[in-house]
Amino acid sequence: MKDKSEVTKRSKANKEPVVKKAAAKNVAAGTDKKASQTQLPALDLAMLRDRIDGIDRHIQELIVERAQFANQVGKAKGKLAAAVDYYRPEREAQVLRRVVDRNDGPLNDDVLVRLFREIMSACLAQQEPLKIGFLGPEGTHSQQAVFKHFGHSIHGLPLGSIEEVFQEVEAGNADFGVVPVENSTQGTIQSTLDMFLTSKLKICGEVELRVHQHLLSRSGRIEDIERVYSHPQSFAQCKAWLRQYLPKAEKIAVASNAEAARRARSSDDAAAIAGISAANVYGLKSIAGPIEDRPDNTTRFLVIGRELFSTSGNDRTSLLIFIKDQPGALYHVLAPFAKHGLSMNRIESRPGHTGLWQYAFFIDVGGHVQEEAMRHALDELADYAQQVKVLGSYPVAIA
Ligand SMILES: O=C(O)C(=O)C[C@]1(C(=O)O)C=C[C@@H](O)C=C1
Repeated sequence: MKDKSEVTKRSKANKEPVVKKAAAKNVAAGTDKKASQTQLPALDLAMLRDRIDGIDRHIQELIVERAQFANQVGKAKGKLAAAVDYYRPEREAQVLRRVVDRNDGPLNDDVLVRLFREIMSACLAQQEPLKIGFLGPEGTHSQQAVFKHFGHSIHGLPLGSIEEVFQEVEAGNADFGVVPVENSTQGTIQSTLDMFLTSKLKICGEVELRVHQHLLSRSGRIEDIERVYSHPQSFAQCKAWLRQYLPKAEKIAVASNAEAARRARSSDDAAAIAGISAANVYGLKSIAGPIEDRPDNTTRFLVIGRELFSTSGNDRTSLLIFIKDQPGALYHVLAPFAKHGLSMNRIESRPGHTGLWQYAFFIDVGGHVQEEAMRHALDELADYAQQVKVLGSYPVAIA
């Protein structure tokens, strides 16, 4: 978004003539100063609402027209088997980047991106809603990440574990899955990374979600709380807060924050740490929140699917590389990225499950496998790697 002070100045300048015109009308109609002061807000309100009604009509016409064009784009793609065949994440990313580039305020980038995401979600659902698997039950941060990335015109499939999300996408019961991969406070979610060691699925997108945790309970009174349920990651994100405010309460780890909320609703002395949406779903009150120790607490999720998509112009590639056991192998594997000007923003080693003390490296690099620089880098490192698996090339997360 551009300079905010400029935006404020401009939107003020836009409003002034409207007020002045209304005041001038009152004077022309012979109303005295006092009367015009009392009448002005009412007149103004009616006139402004009239403008808003006109704009709404216009927006609606344009959305309908857009939906008709999206339908035609769908037809131009030919007679395809399912909704997933019409989905183009690279095109969606380009549309959303343009929204951000055009934005001069007063609405924030993330607000405008959300609105346009919903429009595209609805346009795509004209074919048939996408089926998206996520770590359930309803009300998890994973579900929020699903909505952030795909909009609300989808069919969500809450599943019991990250493994199940992979399985359902592999089996074709879900078109895509959304799984957490790292948290800015707690680091990598290793169980997700390890799934890629054996899975054939591809990474088709990433979602960054600011995660706010709340302490939720049935009564809403902190003095009642003797037990707290949550996912181990959420406990870790709120460690200092819990030490300060609930040092004596028993901490019970469960499979998801929504499961924690489900358990907390059965007695007054239990609480859950979860997102505020779980409070609405499970009928709980927020005792305190946000309670995460770091205010920038963010979780990164991956979108997993069965195929790779084309370049969007600003992409990231995730690779899984098994290196040979020889001196300098890791150096030789990484050097081609630097040589071709590709920035590496993440490297993580995990036991490769190929032999004792054999490691696999998960590497994220800026760029797309369809781009020349990346192709050259991959060719050059192949001599020093036992195996290179392209997990996916996908648009960098937007707002
Ligand atoms: O451009 C396309 O390929 C479309 O199908 C249109 C559209 C859109 O609404 O803009 C809808 C769904 C796709 O995922 C991408 C974009």
